[in-house]
Amino acid sequence: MTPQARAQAAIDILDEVVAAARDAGAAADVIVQRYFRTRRYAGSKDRRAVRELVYAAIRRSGERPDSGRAALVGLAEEQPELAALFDGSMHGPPPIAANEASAGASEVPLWLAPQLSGFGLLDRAPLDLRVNRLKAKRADITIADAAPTPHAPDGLRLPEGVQVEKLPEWETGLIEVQDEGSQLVTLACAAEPGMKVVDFCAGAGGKTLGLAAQMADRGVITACDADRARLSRLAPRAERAGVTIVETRLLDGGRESEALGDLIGAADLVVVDAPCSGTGTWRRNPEARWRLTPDRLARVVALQARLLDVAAELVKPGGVLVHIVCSLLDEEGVGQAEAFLARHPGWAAEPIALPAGRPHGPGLRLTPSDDGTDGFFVARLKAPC
Ligand SMILES: C[S@@+](CC[C@H](N)C(=O)[O-])C[C@H]1O[C@@H](n2cnc3c(N)ncnc32)[C@H](O)[C@@H]1O
Repeated sequence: MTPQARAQAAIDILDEVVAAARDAGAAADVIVQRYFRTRRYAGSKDRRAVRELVYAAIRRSGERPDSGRAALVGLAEEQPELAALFDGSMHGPPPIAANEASAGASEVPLWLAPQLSGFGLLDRAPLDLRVNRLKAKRADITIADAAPTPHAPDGLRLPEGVQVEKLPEWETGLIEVQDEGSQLVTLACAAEPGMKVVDFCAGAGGKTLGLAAQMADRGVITACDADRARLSRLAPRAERAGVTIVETRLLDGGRESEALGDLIGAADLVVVDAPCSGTGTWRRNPEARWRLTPDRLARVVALQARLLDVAAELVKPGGVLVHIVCSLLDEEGVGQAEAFLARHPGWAAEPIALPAGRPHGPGLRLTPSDDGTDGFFVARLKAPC
């Protein structure tokens, strides 16, 4: 492909990414892969160059651009060598017109700038592993160039680009990919051997497996989710990790309590790693900034409040409900925890001791800028005895 054709390919892909962000379609990575699957003439250098252009344009614009071309024209305003490719040559983009619309540059969407600026949401996210305590100690793992994570006791940090799933340590369940922040909020749950734990929004089990390791695989974890496909990925992961205490339960979204009758008032610990805006993970998914709207945020905040209320029913007297979001928005974190406490007299927030993060209202917050982790809010809410 000529450099001009690569620029046009980036525009075509960005058009799809913009449309998918507007209509809740596929993730940018999926769109890029799909694009090249049907264009075998593109070699590996072409793919890399196009991908870099696509992601540079995505990272540059906090606001969703009007089109792929507007996104790339915006990038071209900062890169004269890219602007020079808009020369009208065959397979390349037509010249940039005087006063042509271009995407503006910003870290986050304007409507969220007051809350989200300055958290390092465009920094490079590291590749972190959690060593599975059930099978190994961190000091036993000798993966080339891996370094201990600064805060999480079982974490290892790898250089970018390592294909973890090809490592023998992954195949034998000694390690799992998990951001250091995710490891730390799992530690904040303080699960102990023998406990009865409900992981209410377990997904594919990232935190479930961390909880099982804390519990030395003793006790029971009921891992729930309303997404069958995600939940079905948990069992093979648990098997690889040597975890035997997890039972999965598929919930009916909107009627979650129907499948949980036997657990009412029975759990020592209920973890709600709630569906959220994901603003704390924007380093990893920069195009997610184009997906969030005030409406979507309001809907997810209402869902979180409802799930916390349903989950609270499962906590035994004196037990603990842990609210986690990978978001830096107060509506989802501190506001959600405070609203829960206001709705549930007798419940109280417990202090959280972690080697990173700062107290934030009734909970604790981790940020990319201060902690080098994804952004998280976590609160421990103790039921009355
Ligand atoms: C932040 S993710 C959980 C990630 C997971 N705990 C982990 O550590 O990998 C939120 C999860 O909530 C689930 N969810 C959404 N609505 C739900 C509902 N009504 N009941 C239970 N889970 C729900 C989603 O399917 C998603 O897996």
